Amino acid sequence: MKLIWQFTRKYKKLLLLDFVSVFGFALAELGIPTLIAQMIDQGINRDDPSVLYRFFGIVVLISVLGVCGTSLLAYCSTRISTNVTYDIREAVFNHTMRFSHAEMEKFGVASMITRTNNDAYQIMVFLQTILRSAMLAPVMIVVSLLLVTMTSLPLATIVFATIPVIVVGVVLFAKFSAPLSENQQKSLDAMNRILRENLSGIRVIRSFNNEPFEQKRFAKENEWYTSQTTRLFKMMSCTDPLFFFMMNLATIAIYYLSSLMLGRGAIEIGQVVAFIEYLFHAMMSVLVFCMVFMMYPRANVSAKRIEAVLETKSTIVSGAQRIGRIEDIRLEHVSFSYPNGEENVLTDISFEVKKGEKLAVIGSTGSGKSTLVKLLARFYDPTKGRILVNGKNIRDLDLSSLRSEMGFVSQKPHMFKGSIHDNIAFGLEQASFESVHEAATIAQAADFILERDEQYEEEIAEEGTNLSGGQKQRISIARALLKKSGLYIYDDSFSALDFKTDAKLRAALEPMRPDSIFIVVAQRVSTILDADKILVLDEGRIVGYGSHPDLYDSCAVYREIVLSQLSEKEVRAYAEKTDL
Ligand SMILES: Nc1ncnc2c1ncn2[C@@H]1O[C@H](COP(=O)(O)OP(=O)(O)OP(=O)(O)O)[C@@H](O)[C@H]1O
Repeated sequence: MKLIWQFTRKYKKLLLLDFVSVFGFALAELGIPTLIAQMIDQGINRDDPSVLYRFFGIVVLISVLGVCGTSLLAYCSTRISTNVTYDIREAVFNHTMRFSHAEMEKFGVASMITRTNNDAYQIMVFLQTILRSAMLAPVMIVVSLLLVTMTSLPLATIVFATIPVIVVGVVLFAKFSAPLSENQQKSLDAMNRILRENLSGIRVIRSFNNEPFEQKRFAKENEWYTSQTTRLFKMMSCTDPLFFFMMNLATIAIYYLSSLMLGRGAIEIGQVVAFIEYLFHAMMSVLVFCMVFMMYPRANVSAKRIEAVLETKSTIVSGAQRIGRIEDIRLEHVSFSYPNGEENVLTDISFEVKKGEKLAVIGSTGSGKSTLVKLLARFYDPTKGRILVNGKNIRDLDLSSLRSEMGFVSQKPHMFKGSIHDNIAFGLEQASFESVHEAATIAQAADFILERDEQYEEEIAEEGTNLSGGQKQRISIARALLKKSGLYIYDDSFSALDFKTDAKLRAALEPMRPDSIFIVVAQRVSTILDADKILVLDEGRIVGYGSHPDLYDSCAVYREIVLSQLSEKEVRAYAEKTDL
């Protein structure tokens, strides 16, 4: 609950107002029965209408105060709870944006969504109940019990005997319901995950006729969630009858005892009426208090889940040094293993690439090519060795300045909902139409964009479903080119292009070559033959590093890759054509 207080204390003035309005409400709710008791005993019983007139004005005044108190209470509690939930959501979102890939993978996307939406909502409901009712409850309980005791001590003992039974019932409920609430939230995470996987992978599921399996998988989780919720609701539904049973028992006992006392003249009828009112308020306040107690485990689970996110520090911490245009990258004995894996994915990698050079990275699938370029964008840090950019350790560099100096095209192009123009100018909202068109032209995307009805203003559907794989790749390449940075990293970004477009794209990039560093991860040999240096990876180790002719003669792995895609004749023809 530390989290709720941490976010709520910011609204001190509203909290104070909420507290003050509680007293206004309590005054009306408990003051009126006290005055009515007097009106009955001194006015009606003694046949004195002047008492009724006198008290009538006060009752009206207190009622008006009560209405003001209730309205103010509703206003303050709603403002505070909705603002706190807004703040929590914003804090979680902003904090998550700073997570490295390792933390993202630790929580998982589905769980992050549930935490930001559902858990924050649970906290809002809980806070609203606390501020609206639970702050009122202690005041009402204390004042009611005081009035009950002052009215009649023998009758008050009945009330004092009933309350502990209710409190014990609620404490037991809280104890048994906490694990159910936790299961509920976990199950919601799992359902979200399945839903997400199914919605984004619907084509694969359909093409493999796997709907029945997925339906079963979802139904199983749904059943588990429902069973936990049903158990929780069953427990909750037992508490109401228990409460009203205890309240009715107490009322009967009070009526019985008060009739004896009335007979003896030990109490007046007005006092009995007021006593029953006090009893009702005391019990209702105990019930509200208990309700908060019952909601506590669920809200506590949600608060802990949000705390876990907010307390997780990103393993990638930005350095302070800003960097200019990237002109040199050097890796020194870099090794890396993923946080969730024990084995090295990269081992002892060293190389250097400078402005004006094109470095190609090739190797079998799973050899660590993508991992290597992710280290350059500092999505992860090496577990051993260091990476130097312009001679400075990458860990000392300001992250946003580092990333703004590179154009990174990931293996899986990601499209955002919005126009083609917005997708290319992503992060550069002020980019002119001319610069966007120029980037699209180099990326060989302009032709297909101009053929569309609304050209650059054409809307891209969620996940880019209205674009082909090659079109998405070209838009991502244009997005990187628009940054006009010193370093371009293409992680297998030409794979969906046909040979002709691939060649045209490489030719269009050529004029930029003297001024930039190109790092190209590729599976297709023809894409990388013109690279200044080729890095051959095998099981995370460098097994070859040099130009195409050198490697073709000296590196067996490279030669094998080349000959798996080109005939010896084609290789010779290429060598003659390029004079290599
Ligand atoms: N996030 C991750 N967590 C744990 N292991 C990972 C993660 N990403 C990749 N790996 C593992 O690291 C190894 C290298 O993966 P990587 O994606 O770098 O290979 P790659 O050479 O780019 O493969 P491909 O050519 O198929 O894209 C693989 O064994 C892979 O299973």
